[in-house]
Amino acid sequence: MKVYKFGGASVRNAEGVRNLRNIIDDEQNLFIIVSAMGKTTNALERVFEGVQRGDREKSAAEIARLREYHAAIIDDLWHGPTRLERVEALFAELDRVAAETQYRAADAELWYDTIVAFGELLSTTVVSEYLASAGVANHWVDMRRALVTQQRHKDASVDIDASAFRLLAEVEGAAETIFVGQGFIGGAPDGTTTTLGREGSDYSAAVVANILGAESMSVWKDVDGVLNADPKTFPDAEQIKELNYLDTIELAYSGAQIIHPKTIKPLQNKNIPLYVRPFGDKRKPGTVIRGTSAPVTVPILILKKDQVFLTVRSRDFSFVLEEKFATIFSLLERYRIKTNLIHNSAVNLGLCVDNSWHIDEAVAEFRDEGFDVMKVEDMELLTIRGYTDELLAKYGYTPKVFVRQTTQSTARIVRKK
Ligand SMILES: Nc1ncnc2c1ncn2[C@@H]1O[C@H](COP(=O)(O)OP(=O)(O)O)[C@@H](O)[C@H]1O
Ligand SMILES: N[C@@H](CC(=O)OP(=O)(O)O)C(=O)O
Repeated sequence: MKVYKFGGASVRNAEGVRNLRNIIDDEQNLFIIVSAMGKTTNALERVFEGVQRGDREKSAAEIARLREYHAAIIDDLWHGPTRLERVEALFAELDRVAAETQYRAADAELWYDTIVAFGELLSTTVVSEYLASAGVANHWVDMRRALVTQQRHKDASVDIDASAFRLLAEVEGAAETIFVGQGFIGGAPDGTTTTLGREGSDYSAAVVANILGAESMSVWKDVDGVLNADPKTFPDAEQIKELNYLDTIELAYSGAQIIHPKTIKPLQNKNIPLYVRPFGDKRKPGTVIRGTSAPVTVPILILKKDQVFLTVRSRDFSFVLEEKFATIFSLLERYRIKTNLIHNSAVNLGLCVDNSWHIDEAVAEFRDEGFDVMKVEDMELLTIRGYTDELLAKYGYTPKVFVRQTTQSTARIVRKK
């Protein structure tokens, strides 16, 4: 079995779905993981925001746009006005969830998951039906039932042992040898829908590859492979032909958007190679990621956006690090705030963290606990692995730089956007 993952960009229009079919060609024994089409997840987040704020009109308008967007793709794929019953049913259910929810702030994450999961349910339904109509017999897998996750919403991890039986039963019980399942979503032990964190479809594919003992996993992207920087931010970026698991985890953890950080472990555990390949040209080799690789010889630049810089100071001037470290980090953990860089002095602890809905609540609690907190928004974290003096001079010393940390091999720069 091979696992193929198609991200939102690759199936953002009918041409992308036809291209997916061409990539599959006449392959058999394939598990295809598909993300929501184009920017659907962002739109569903806005549907959720409407529910959250009690603005039903906003939610309805967003759903209407999504309906049109999917309808246009379907009409294009089937060469004329076409209604797919299963797609209609999903939209009817989404309407119902968005309109009838007795929304409670305490359940924000649950409602978020319930709503945003529709993106992948829709995309896989369209892809599966299109493949069937194009002569590719396939089995649609409901990943809410196939993958058991933690009882945690919005950023759940998959329980691989608990999922294995279910996924294997689904695959072994099917007559078809091509499977189409949703990335990004799963089901909690209590039966509710969960999501695995934004851009989590790569991780879904890796879990499937692990459970099925796949010979390889390929993610089809809108770039030639892994480059030494995001070409959207650094136009001179060049392709890296091979990487090892360890370097890739470092890259992903530092914020390289090309691969979700949780993707590597399930692959590494079974030594499954990961290919990052361009969906625009199947013949190109892309980048291969596996246990060992030739060393990377170019510096790698990774920009993590949407960061907040918190400076936490103890009011009684006790050494923050030694006495208060545990309090600070358990509080951050409780609010599920992810820390990306720590900078400490005798009385201050500087924290570069991912922006989140809960920062202000955490800051309020820090203050209750006897800390002064300064919060600066619109920050970015630039990581340069294998930095040169020239790169450090270029990025490390501008007036917008708040913190600069260097080790022998890596520079990390917190700067204002
Ligand atoms: N180091 C990198 N190499 C290649 N692409 C990168 C890198 N860092 C960020 N990117 C960005 O990742 C994008 C592809 O990832 P993503 O959008 O998550 O794919 P998809 O959602 O289709 O799976 C590229 O368009 C590129 O802008
Ligand atoms: N659709 C989800 C999950 C995902 O992985 O998407 P993509 O493969 O397009 O990054 C998201 O946008 O976050």
